[in-house]
Amino acid sequence: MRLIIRDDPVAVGDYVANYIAKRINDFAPTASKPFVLGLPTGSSPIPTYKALINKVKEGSLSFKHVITFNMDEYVGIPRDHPESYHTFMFREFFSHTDIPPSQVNLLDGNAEDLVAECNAYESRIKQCGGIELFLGGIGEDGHIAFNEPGSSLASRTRIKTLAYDTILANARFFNNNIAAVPRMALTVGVATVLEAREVVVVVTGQRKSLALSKAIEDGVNHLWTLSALQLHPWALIVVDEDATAELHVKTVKYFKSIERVQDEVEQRQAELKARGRTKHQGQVGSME
Ligand SMILES: N[C@@H]1[C@@H](O)[C@H](O)[C@@H](COP(=O)(O)O)O[C@@H]1O
Repeated sequence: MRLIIRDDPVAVGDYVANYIAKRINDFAPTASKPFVLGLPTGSSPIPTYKALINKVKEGSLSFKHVITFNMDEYVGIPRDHPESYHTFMFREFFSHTDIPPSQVNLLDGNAEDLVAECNAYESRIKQCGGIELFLGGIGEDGHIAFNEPGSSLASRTRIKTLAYDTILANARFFNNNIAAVPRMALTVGVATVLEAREVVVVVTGQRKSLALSKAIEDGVNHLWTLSALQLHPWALIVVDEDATAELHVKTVKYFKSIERVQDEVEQRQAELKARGRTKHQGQVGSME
């Protein structure tokens, strides 16, 4: 796992957007070889989405051959509700890019048969060849997607009852009316996320700092589902300084020091690749 620390949420968004843009451009997607991208909602990815939109507008990035799968969706609010994740994604991201709407996949929280909807979502991901890069955010209780504390680390896409903490945290999007926040959601599972070839998670703000320390400094634990990322061979967490508040000083120093070395190694790998000597793409020198 790599941990990248930037000053603030905007710098985190820029880093993650550059990272994703490079991955998509290096992949050189086509209609027959699309790039499959997993995406989150929430306030944390908004600076990333803004930076990605800018790249599309300036012509250095295209989503024409990208297929997306969102992590989760509320159950029981209309698709066009201002706080549905469907509305959020089109308002904050898709409508400002060149992605064909037919390549956008979101769970349908109003499906008649919710179990069938979840199973079909997993099948669609497989049909598309699996997710190349899953971008995620976390809740204050360390949940990834809507995999609340106690979720099975082997879970797949399913219906989930939201934790009270999550309902409280999300009430801000529903005029602070707790009763208006949906009680259930459809979400990809922890195993669905872990199956992506690469996972990148954005964590910003001091209120996420306990979850971050539990996820990276303690063991793998279903009470902090982000910690399952420790089992992933290619995981990257990008955080701001505020989110590091609960980390040990030596943890912060360690990750900052390996980022410097990593940069040097990556530059050398790029030079070798340019000379046709290697096809290596992994995180050399990281904690993978
Ligand atoms: N289901 C979503 C998560 O996928 C998201 O990571 C979390 C954090 O939201 P924010 O970034 O607004 O703190 O919100 C919800 O719970």
